[in-house]
Amino acid sequence: MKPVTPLLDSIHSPADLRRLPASDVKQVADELRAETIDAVSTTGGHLGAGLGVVELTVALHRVFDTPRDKLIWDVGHQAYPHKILTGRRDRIRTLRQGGGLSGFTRRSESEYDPFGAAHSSTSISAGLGMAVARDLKGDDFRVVAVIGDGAMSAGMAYEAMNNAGALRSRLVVILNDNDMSIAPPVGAMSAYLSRLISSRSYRSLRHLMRDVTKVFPKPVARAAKRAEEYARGFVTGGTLFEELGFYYVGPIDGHNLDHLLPVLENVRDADDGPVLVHVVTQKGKGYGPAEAAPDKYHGVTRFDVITGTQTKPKSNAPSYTGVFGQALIQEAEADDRIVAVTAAMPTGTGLDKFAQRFPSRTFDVGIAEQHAVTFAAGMATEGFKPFCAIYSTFLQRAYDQVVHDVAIQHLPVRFAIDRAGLVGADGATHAGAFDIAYLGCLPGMVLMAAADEAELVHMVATAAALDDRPSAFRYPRGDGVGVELPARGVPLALGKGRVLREGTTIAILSYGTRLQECLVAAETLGGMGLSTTVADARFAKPLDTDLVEQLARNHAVVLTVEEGAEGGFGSIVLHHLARSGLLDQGLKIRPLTLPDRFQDHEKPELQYAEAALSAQHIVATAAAALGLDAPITGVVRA
Ligand SMILES: Cc1ncc(C[n+]2csc(CCOP(=O)(O)OP(=O)(O)O)c2C)c(N)n1
Ligand SMILES: CC(=O)[C@@H](O)[C@H](O)COP(=O)(O)O
Ligand SMILES: [Mg+2]
Repeated sequence: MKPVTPLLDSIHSPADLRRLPASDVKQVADELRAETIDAVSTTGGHLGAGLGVVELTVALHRVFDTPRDKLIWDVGHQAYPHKILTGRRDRIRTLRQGGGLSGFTRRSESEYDPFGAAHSSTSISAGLGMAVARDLKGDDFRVVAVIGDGAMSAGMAYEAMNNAGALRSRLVVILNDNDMSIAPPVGAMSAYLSRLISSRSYRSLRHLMRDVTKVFPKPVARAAKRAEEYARGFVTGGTLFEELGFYYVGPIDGHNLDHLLPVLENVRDADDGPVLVHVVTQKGKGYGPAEAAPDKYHGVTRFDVITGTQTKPKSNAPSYTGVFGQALIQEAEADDRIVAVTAAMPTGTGLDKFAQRFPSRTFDVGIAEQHAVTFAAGMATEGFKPFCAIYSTFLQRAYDQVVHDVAIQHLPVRFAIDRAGLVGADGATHAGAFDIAYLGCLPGMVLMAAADEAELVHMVATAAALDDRPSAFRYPRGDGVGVELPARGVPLALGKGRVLREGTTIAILSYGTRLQECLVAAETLGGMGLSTTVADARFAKPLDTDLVEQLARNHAVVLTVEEGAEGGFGSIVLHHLARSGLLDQGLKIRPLTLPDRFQDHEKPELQYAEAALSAQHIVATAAAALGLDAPITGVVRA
C-alpha cells in the first residue's frame, strides 16, 4: 500500500518546501522516508544511503536556494530523496529502469543536479571548481558538496581539500559520516573520524551555534576573530580539516532537524573560506531491516516493505564473482604467496570469502583504487602474488598506476576485472566498456576474457602461474552459464585460443561471454546454409595469431565479438591482419563491439540487443557481409 503523504504531495519543488511553516518540516522528512522506501521496494536500487540522508536532504533544500545554489552529492547513490523533492517524484518508480530516472545524479536529468556522479570522491573538486568559477564571474551563489565517510578514503578528496584550503573560496562541505562504506569502513581516516565524534560527542546546539557565530563575525571583527580561531585550534589540537584550512563544525546529529537547520543557516551565510560540517547519520535510518544490516541494504533488489525480504532471481549457475572468489581460495591454499586486494568492494568482488579463509592475506584499502594498484605492485616486488580485484569501471581511475607502477616495471600483478561489459541498472558510469582497450595497448600485459565460469577458474590458475609479467582476466556481472566447474583450475597455454565448432564460410571469433550468443548464431547461420566456425580467443594478448590467420585464410567472412568498446579485441585482431597482409585479399571482416556512445541503464539483455551484440545481430551482420538478409526482430541498434 502506498504511503500517505499529504505534505509531500504539496511539494513540487524545493521552493514549496521553503514556503511551509517550520513546524511541518519534520513531517515532510517522515513522509519522504516512507516514499523512498516504497519506491525502492518496487524498483530495487540503493536504499540505505538515501534513508540516512532524508533529514539532511530536507534541511539542505530548505536552507539553500537550490537550484541557484549548487548542491552536489558525492557518488549520487543517496540522491533518491533529493530526486523526490526536486520535481522527479512522478518518475521515482522508474528509477534504474530502461528509459527511467538514473540511479545517480545526472546533469541532463535536472537543473537540481549540477554535477553528475556515480564514482566516488569527486564532489569536493567539482564544488571547488564551481565556487572558483563563481568568484571569477562575480556571482554569489553558494556551493555545497555532500561526501560520505567511505568516499573520504579516496585521494581525490584530499587533493581537493588541499586546494580548497589554499584558495579560500566559499564552499560548504558536508561530511556525512554514517560509519559505513558499502562494507564497514576501513583505515586510519575512519578511525580518526570515530575518535573525533567520541571526543567531541554530539555538541549541544548552544555549543555549536557559539562556535559557528564565533567564526563568521561581522567584517570589522574578522581579523581579530581569525587570530582567536587559530589560537583555539592550537589549544584543542584542532582537527585535520582545520589544519587543511577548513572551518570545522560538528559533530552534528544528522537526523535532528532542530540542530541541522540553524547550523546550515549559519554556514550558508558564511562569507570567508571553506567550511566542513561533520554530520553524523545512520545508514538505513528509519527502516528496521536496513538499520540492522546496512551492508545488505546498501543496494537491494525489489523487496517486501513489511518483512524486508528481497526478491532474488532464481539461477541454476553460480555468479562469476563467486566462482572467482572460490577459485582464488583454491589457488591460495596451494601457494601462500597469493594475496588479495580490494578497494572497498569485498563482497562485490567475492573477496569476502577469501578474507574469511585468509584474513591476514586480504587487504581492503578503502575507496582508493590508485593506491590499491601501486600497493599490489609493491607487494609484487617482494615476491608476493597479488590479485587486485577491481571492477572494470573503477580501475579506470588507477590507469597511470597500472601503466607506470605495474606495466613498465613488468611486475606480476594480477588484475581480476569484475563487472566487465554492460552491467544493467547502474548504467554507463558503471559499464565495464573500456578495459580491453586501455589494457590492450600496454606492452607486455597478458589479457584474458572468460567465456564461461569454468574458463574463469582456469584463468585464475593461469594468472597465478604467471610470475614474470602483469596479467588481467575479465568476467561479467551476474551468473555463469551453468557449465561444470573443474575441481581446480589448470593454467592455459599462453596466447592460445580454442575452436568450438568447425565451418567453412563464416568464422566468429569471440572474446568473452558472448561466446554463448556466437554459438546460437552459428546454429542459425548453419540453418541458412552458411557453414560457420566458432572460436574462443581466450587471450587478447598475446593474441593467438596462428588461429587468427587460419580463420582469415579459410573463411570468406570473419567476425570478432566482444563486450567492450571500439579499440579493444577487434582492433588488436585487425591490426594483426592488416600488418600480415591478410586484409589485402578481399577478406570481409566485421568487428562487433559496444557502440561508440554511452549506453543508459536498462536490462542487460536489452542493452546487448541495443549494442547489436545478440545472436540475431551476429547472424544479421554475417549474412549482410555476404549480401544476404537476416531480419532482426525486437531491438535494433540505435
Ligand atoms: C571510485 C569508486 N569506487 C568504488 C565505488 C563503489 N561504491 C559506491 S558507494 C560506496 C560506499 C561509499 O561510502 P560512503 O561515501 O560512506 O557513502 P554511504 O553509502 O555510506 O552513504 C562504494 C565503495 C564507487 N562508486 N566509486
Ligand atoms: C554505487 C556503487 O557504485 C555501487 O553500490 C554499485 O552500484 C554496486 O554495483 P554492484 O551491484 O554491481 O556491486
Ligand atoms: Mg558512509
